Amino acid sequence: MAPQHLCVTVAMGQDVQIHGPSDTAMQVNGETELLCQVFITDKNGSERSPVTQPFNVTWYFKPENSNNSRVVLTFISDKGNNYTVSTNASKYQSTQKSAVGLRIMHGNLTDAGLYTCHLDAPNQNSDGYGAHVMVIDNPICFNENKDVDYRQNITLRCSVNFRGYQPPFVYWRMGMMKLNSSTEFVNNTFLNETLVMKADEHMNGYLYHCHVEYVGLLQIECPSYPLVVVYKPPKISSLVVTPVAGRDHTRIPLGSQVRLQCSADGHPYPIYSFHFRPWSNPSSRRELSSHNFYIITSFQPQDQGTYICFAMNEIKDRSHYDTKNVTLLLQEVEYSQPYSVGGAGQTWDSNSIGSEAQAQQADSGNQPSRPSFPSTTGSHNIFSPYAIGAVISAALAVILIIVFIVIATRVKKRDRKMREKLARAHDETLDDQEVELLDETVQPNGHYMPAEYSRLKMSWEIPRKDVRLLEQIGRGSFVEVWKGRMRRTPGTNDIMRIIIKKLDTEATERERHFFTTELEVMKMLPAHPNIIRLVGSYTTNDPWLLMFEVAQEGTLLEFLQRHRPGKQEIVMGRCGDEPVFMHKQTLTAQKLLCLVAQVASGLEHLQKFKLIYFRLQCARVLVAKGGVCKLSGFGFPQEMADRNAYQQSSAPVRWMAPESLVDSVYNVKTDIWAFGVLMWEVLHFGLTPWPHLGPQEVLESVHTGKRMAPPPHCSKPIYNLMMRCWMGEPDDRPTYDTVLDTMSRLVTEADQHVQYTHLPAYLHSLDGGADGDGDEISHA
Ligand SMILES: Nc1ncnc2c1ncn2[C@@H]1O[C@H](COP(=O)(O)OP(=O)(O)OP(=O)(O)O)[C@@H](O)[C@H]1O
Repeated sequence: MAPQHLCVTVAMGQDVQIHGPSDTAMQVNGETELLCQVFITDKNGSERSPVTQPFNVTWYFKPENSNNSRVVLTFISDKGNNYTVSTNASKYQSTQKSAVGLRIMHGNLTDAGLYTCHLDAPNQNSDGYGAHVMVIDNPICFNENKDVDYRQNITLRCSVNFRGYQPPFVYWRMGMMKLNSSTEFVNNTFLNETLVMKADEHMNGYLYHCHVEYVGLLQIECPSYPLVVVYKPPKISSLVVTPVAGRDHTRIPLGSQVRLQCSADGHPYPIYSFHFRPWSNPSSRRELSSHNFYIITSFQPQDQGTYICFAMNEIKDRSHYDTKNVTLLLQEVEYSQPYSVGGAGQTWDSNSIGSEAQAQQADSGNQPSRPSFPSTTGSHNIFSPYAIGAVISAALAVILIIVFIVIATRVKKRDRKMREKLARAHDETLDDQEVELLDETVQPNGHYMPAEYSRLKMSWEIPRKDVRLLEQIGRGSFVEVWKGRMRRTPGTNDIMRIIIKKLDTEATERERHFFTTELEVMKMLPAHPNIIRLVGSYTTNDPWLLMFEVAQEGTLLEFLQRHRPGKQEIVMGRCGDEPVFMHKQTLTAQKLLCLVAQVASGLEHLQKFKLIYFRLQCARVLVAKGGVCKLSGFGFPQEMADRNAYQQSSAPVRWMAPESLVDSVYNVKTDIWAFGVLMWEVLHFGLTPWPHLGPQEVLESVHTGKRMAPPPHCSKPIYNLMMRCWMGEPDDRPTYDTVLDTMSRLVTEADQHVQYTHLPAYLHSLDGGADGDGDEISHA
């Protein structure tokens, strides 16, 4: 039954009138409000308020499936200025005078039903008109199949307990897309919404949401936990040979460089390897590379043969393979059958590895027949001795010419190869050969001026002989990080210390792309004291290098952990067996807040160029001499989203905003969220955020609106700033302007805002480097 409710005028032609309430809905433990508008009409029939005559309004409630009504609130107004309310105040409240409202609190399923307001004024009263209140309990959502195999069914269920004269509208969605699910009414107060999907590897890590709605009145969502994991054995989608030699790309000119690139999909990500079966001995096989590509620098006769790409992954302790092969032959050789890229494409599991022999046979069946030689048998002709002499002379002349051409070509080729080899050897061994150019005893002059090459705008590209790698200090996902030296000005011995990021020579195309994008972004970004400075690059030959200013203190995380309270001495090194200590400088409250403010200042600079951070956290911020924070590793949002997707396995859940977790959104507002977490980390001297929870629990907590508790040693304004950064609605998070304003106020009164006397005990007990050993805080 649809309620009669809107704009119902009672006591027509009289002074005091009332408009009835509208249907509404609420969640269990929530609240809702029903309004009856009381007004008077003037002679022209226009509505006016406030009401200047005495009147009473009584609210009645008839629970769902019951015939009995009871009074829940009475509102008595004298001449419109004074009124009294009688009700059960913990459950119901009245709202304003002219809109006589009923607020229902602490929502419960038993609150569902029909609510009616009755007007009682001199000479007039109404029978009352009502509206329905519908109530929904928190829906329960779950993924029945935590991990499934590709193409198996995934079942997501959502159970909704409701009361009301009509059921809510329920569906499953992924992002903004509504999905086809089925609704089953268990009875008229309970329903199940079930979504069944064929598992696809692209579903990995996605959260689906069950959407429960009374249209226009109330919407509730619940996410499908645990996250979907879809296993898929590897499937090689392409094996590309470059350069393509003519129409038949398996014929390779002698001496050319050949690159074989293999791509496969599957989950977990496949591990690749390249194998080789020589043309001269097809029954032998050797592994060439454990990457998804292989490069032949100069194709030679012995390189002829079949190249096989293997992609392998392991699913629940079983190994799965796929293979694809291509046969490469020298262009000069003529064969009776054409070659083609072998599309074996079988998926083998570990138990069927024996079938590899068959595959080899199948492949060799696919191989071209060997070149045929002229028959030694045949008919014999008789020539005159003159003719024979002439033929022999001519043949000798031709042979001499051929020998001359061959020798000349070989000498030329040898010279060219020697030059290439020398050039390569020069780059490879440079670090050993150039010692005297960049002498250890030459001291850097200490100023971080840009290298003269870039300052003179000659180029960012630095000659390789002017750069020296000294010691590897770290690793990124596809780079090695080295300490090194570089000649500041061409042709001089003015040397500066630098940090060099060296791209892995076997980096994939995508990783090279990420590397060059980092270079391009750094080149175009104007200098800022809180952004790490690029000093040069080398991308002429492999391995490519990026050169940066040195952040002597390492990462912000290391810096904070070194300066944890209570730790008075740190080991600087060893003298024989004896450790050498250095007295530790304590970080003051002001210094702590300054570190946070510097990060905000660097972020603000990035924002001006529409750049965002790649996984902002203390472990990714660098600290230079004097405790100056330096940001590195940022880029354009799309690029960062791609990189996050590429390095998904290491997603920093503890620093991620809900929209990054659910919809892979990365923007300024998600950086602000991470900044709030970084602020928490700094104020806890590098403690892992959400220390008591595992990553999955963090994810659930963030989704259900939970946030980290106020730190006992920090003031309310500090916690308020963090909490604002963690607002669920991205637009409610502060801008960098606001953050910087707040930070500058906090820094000037730092001692009032961070009180070391109230530091939680576990921060003291972290002394000694072993993170939280034996205390109640768990560390990820
Ligand atoms: N300029 C620098 N000064 C001092 N140390 C540095 C510098 N740059 C990098 N490092 C060190 O090298 C480590 C790895 O560098 P970085 O995190 O920048 O690599 P990355 O390629 O961005 O890593 P990933 O692939 O994980 O994103 C850092 O954690 C830090 O310890």
